[in-house]
Amino acid sequence: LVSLSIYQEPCDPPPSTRTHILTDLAKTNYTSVGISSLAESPADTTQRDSSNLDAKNAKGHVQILTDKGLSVKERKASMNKPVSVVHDSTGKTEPLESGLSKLVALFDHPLYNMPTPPIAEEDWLLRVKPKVKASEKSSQLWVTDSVEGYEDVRWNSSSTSHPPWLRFHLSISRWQLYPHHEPNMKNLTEQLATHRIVSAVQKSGGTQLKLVMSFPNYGLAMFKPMKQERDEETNYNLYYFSDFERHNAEIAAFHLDRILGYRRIPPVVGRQVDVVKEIKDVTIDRKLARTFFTSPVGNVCFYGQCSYYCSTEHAVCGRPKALEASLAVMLPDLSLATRRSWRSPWRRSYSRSKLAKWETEPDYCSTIKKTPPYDKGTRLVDFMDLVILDFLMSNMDRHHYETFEKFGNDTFLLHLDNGRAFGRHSKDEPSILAPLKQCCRIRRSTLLRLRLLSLPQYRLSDVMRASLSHDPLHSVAPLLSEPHLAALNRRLKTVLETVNHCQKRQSKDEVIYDDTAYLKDMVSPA
Ligand SMILES: Nc1ncnc2c1ncn2[C@@H]1O[C@H](COP(=O)(O)OP(=O)(O)OP(=O)(O)O)[C@@H](O)[C@H]1O
Ligand SMILES: [Mn+2]
Repeated sequence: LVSLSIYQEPCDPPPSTRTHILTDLAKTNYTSVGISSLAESPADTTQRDSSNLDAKNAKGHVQILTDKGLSVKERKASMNKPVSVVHDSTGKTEPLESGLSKLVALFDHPLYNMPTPPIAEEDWLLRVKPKVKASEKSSQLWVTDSVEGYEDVRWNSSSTSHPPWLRFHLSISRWQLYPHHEPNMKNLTEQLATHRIVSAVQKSGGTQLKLVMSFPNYGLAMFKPMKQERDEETNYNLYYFSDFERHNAEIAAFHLDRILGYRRIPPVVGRQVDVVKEIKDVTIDRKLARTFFTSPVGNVCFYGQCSYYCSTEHAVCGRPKALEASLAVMLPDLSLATRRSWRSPWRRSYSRSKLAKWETEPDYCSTIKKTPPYDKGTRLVDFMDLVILDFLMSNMDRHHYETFEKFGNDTFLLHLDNGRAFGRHSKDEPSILAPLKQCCRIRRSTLLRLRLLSLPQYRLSDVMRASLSHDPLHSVAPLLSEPHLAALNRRLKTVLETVNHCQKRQSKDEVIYDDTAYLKDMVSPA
C-alpha cells in the first residue's frame, strides 16, 4: 500500500503553499497511485499492514515511517510529553499523545490541504462596509439600547482590530464556514470558553431550552445545558423525537465535522457556568428568571420556557451552582445573512406509527435524483456528506438543514443542531445510512478522507479523542466515553462497506462524484 502521507518538517514551507501540494496530489505518479489506491481499495482497510509505509515529504524525499505513521521528529516530540494512557476498543492501551500526533498528521495530509482557486468577491458571505461618515452614524449596522457591561469598542476596517467572532463571520464563504488552517480559531474558542457573560436570554424557536449568551465585545453564543451524564445511554424505549439534547454531542459534532474535513458546523466549546452569577443575575429575560429555584439538596436549578422538557421535573441544575454546557458561536444575524431551511427528503415521520415514503418506496432515490435541487450540482453529494456525519454519530433528528440564501443552490449545507447525536453507543442505526444505500453516490474527496480515517495511523477514534482533549470540559471528564469512540470506528467500517457494495453493483463513475478532477486541470502537463 502506498500512502498519501506527506509530512511537513518544521523548516518546510507551510502546507498552504499551493504549488507543491498541487504537484504532490495531481502530478506525480507516486501520489496519483496513492489516491487511487485509497479510492479503490476494499472497504476493510483497517486490516491492512501499515508498517514500512513510504511517504514522500514536501521536498520530494522519501521517508520511512514507523508502524504508528509518525516521522522520527514527531515520535521524539511525543516521547518528551507526559504520557496519559487510554484503552482502545481492543483493550490495548495507547497514549493520548500518539493520538495528538495522529491528528497533526491528519490535518497536514494533502487531502485536507487541497488547493482551491482564490475565492471570488461574491463568494464571501459578508463584506466589510466602507467607513461611515460621522454625519451618517445613525445608519450604523446596529445600535444597542444598553451598553452596560459591553466594551467601548472602536473597530476600523483593519481585520486585526476585529474581535474573533467578527473575523469568523467574515471568513464564511460559499464553500465552508471557516478555512482549514484558521489562525483565528484559537482566540475564538478561547473567548467562548472564558469571556465574561454579559447577558443570557432564551432563544426563541426550536423545541428544547437554549439560551443566547452575550460577551463584552458584542459576540454571541448559543448555550445548551448538560442534561445527560457522559456514560448514560438514551433509554431504548424513547423515540428519537423524545430524546434529550446533549451538550457534549454539540461539542463532539463540531470536532467530528472538522475531522471529516467538512467545516460546516459553527465552532462549539464546553464551559462550566455559574447558573447564578452567569445566568440568573445577568438575565433581562423575566420569563427565564421566574423559573429558577433551589432543589431539595441545595442545587440551583432552572427550566425556562419551551415545548419539550421545560418543567420542574426536567430542570437543569448546577452542582450546586456549576453547570456544564456547550457554547456555539452564533452565525451572522438573519438580517445580515438570510438562511434557507430545507426539509430533508429522508426526514423521519416523527410519529410512532407512520412510516415515511423513503422507508416504503423501493425506488425513492431515483425520484429524488430528478427533483431540484438534487438533480444538479453537488446538492446530492453534499447531502450524503451530512448523512455520513449523522450515521457516524447516530443522529436521527436531521429533519431539516440550512443554507445561506445568498449562495443559492451552489453552496455547502450547514450542519446545525446536533444535540441528539451520540445518544447510544451499543447500537448503530442503519436507517440513517439509507440515503447512501439507496442513492449510491458519494464525493470522491469525502471517500478518500474516510478511507484515511480507517487506517491505523489516522484512526478516527484516536483523532477524535485527541481533538476533544483540547476542549475545556475535557478536564472534568472526556467529552465522549470510550464506547462512543469505538462506535465511530465500527460505523466508519459500515460506511466504507456500503460504498464498496455500491461499487460492486454499479460503475465507479456512477457511484463516485469526482470533485478532485479540477486538480488535474490546475497543473499544466510537465
Ligand atoms: N450557531 C448558531 N447560530 C445561529 N443560529 C443557530 C445556530 N445554531 C442553531 N441555530 C438556529 O436556531 C434554531 C434552533 O436551534 P436547534 O435546532 O439547535 O434547536 P432545537 O431545539 O433542537 O430545534 P428543533 O427542535 O427545531 O430541532 C436552528 O434551527 C437554527 O436556525
Ligand atoms: Mn433539534
